[in-house]
Amino acid sequence: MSNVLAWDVGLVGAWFPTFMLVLFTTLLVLRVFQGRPKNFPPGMMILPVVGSLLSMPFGPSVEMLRGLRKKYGDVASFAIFGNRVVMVSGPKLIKETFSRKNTADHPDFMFGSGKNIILTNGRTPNIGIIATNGQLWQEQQRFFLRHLSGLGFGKSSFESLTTDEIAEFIDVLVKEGGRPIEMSHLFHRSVINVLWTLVMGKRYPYSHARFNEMVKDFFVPADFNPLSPDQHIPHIFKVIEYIPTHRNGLKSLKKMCSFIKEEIKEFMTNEELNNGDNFTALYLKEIEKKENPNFNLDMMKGVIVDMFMAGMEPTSSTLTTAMYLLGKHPHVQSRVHEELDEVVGKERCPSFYDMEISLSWDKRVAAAFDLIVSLVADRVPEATNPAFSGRTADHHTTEALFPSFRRLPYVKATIQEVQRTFNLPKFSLPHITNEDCKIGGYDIPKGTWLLINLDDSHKSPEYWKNSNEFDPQNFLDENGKYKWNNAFMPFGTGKRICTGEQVAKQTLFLFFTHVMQKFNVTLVKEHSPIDDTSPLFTRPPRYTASFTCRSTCD
Ligand code: HEM
Repeated sequence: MSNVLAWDVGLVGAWFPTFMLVLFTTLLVLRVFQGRPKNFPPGMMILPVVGSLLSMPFGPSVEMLRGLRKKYGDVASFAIFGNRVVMVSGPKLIKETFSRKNTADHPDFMFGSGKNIILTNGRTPNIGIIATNGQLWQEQQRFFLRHLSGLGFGKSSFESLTTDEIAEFIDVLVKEGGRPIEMSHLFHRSVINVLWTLVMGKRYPYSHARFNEMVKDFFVPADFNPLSPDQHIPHIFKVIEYIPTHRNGLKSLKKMCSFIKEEIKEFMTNEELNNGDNFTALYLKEIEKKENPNFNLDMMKGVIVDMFMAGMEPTSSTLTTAMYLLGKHPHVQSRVHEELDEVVGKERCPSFYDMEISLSWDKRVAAAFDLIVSLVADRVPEATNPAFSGRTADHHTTEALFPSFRRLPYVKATIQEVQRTFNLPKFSLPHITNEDCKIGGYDIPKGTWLLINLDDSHKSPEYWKNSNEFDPQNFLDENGKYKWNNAFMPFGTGKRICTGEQVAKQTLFLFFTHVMQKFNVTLVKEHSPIDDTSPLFTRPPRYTASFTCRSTCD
């Protein structure tokens, strides 16, 4: 017995100092011994080691973040272990802050760098667009924008591939004959097919087994919480798949990654697709040129996965929410029907033509001048093709250059009001400062996480006529004309604004107008309303609805 005890003591004696040393080094790496720096924004108590976790052991909830904004104003802070987080609120300060280079980086988080580790079997976390920064990010983002535009995006070919997909979708609704439809995944297949055609040059039939299997539990942003304390432990992503609480969320991520990997493998053996007019073929050609080693197969996989992850669910869930809100607000639905009947009529389908009006040349020149000035002043992303991307700091400029939806002001107001009400990315993706800087007069050290408070911009009565209701009047003036609101930023803002903004806007427009032109939507059963309890992203409502043909169905 005494021998066993002596052995135990010996073991503890050997391991304890090692354990303490490892713990101490980890905490040092975590920068946990720092409290609140001088002239740091006000906010929750920040203690060494734990940061603000004594008051929020599981990380901040939405209510806490809303409370912080109320109590401390436009710039408020807290910390998760040694990671200090600053939440920036107020449209003016948000736009000013996130148009700068020093706030344009993304930190490591699960569906950024974490999923890249899975995707490359541990080779690298820094691939794609979401999880890269600096030059690496810029090259990929530029390639993405340049080639999507080259593939006909914004031109009629994107329109025709989307309308073909919508036609198939509408067939499905017609065949249902007004029977209640479970809405959770209804738009997924069609939205994936639109993206897939751009990226891989092919679509899937609705009966494709592997495709349907992947769609069933597609990645949902709200399943991941980058503010959860465990995600702030360095190198956690290397072992995250072994942590039981993350297994479920990771399941969909892994499924999507392995589906895309398989597809790329198949693509590379298919000569017709390889020579086709699609994003993957263009990317492979860029790799073959061997001009830039940053264009390689890992990077290509990363960009493709990011496109799907960032693009599919937000677009599909916005459409799901649109149908729900119109079912709940029949007077809005009637007004949408009226405007479509009046402007588009029953004989033809809505098209990009209905998104645009011609603008006088003097206005275009003035808007182009604004754009150049803002580019020179480095207030906006180095847009390689601003004409395509419309990535300006000031949406008025974009609106003037590329006026959209003005033939259908009520429809435009309704789609934007859906996005405002749904409020999908409540705090955008987290950013991180890449040098010491100032925000709202406070000193922000390099390495501080930043949250963009879109939640406040979209919901505060300070910025909206009728902030608590679903009301398209929020985007209309007293004469019923469409009115841009500077607080509206569903795609984020500044340098890191959503790369797929234009794809998303046009996809939403076409799906929404085609379905509305042809159907009355009625809510049959509401299982759960819009759920905004997850800290960064909102979940769409769960419901069944019926689609009955209007006279324009045939
Ligand atoms: C309604 C639909 C969509 C919404 C609401 C949305 C919103 C957003 C937001 C808020 C961000 C983060 C911006 C930031 O970091 O500050 C983002 C990033 C991104 N989105 Fe979207 N998005 C949508 C559709 C799409 C589509 C269709 C695509 C692809 C075709 C796409 C691709 C991306 C990519 C690649 C990023 C990362 C950008 C970067 O890190 O620089 N998104 N999106």
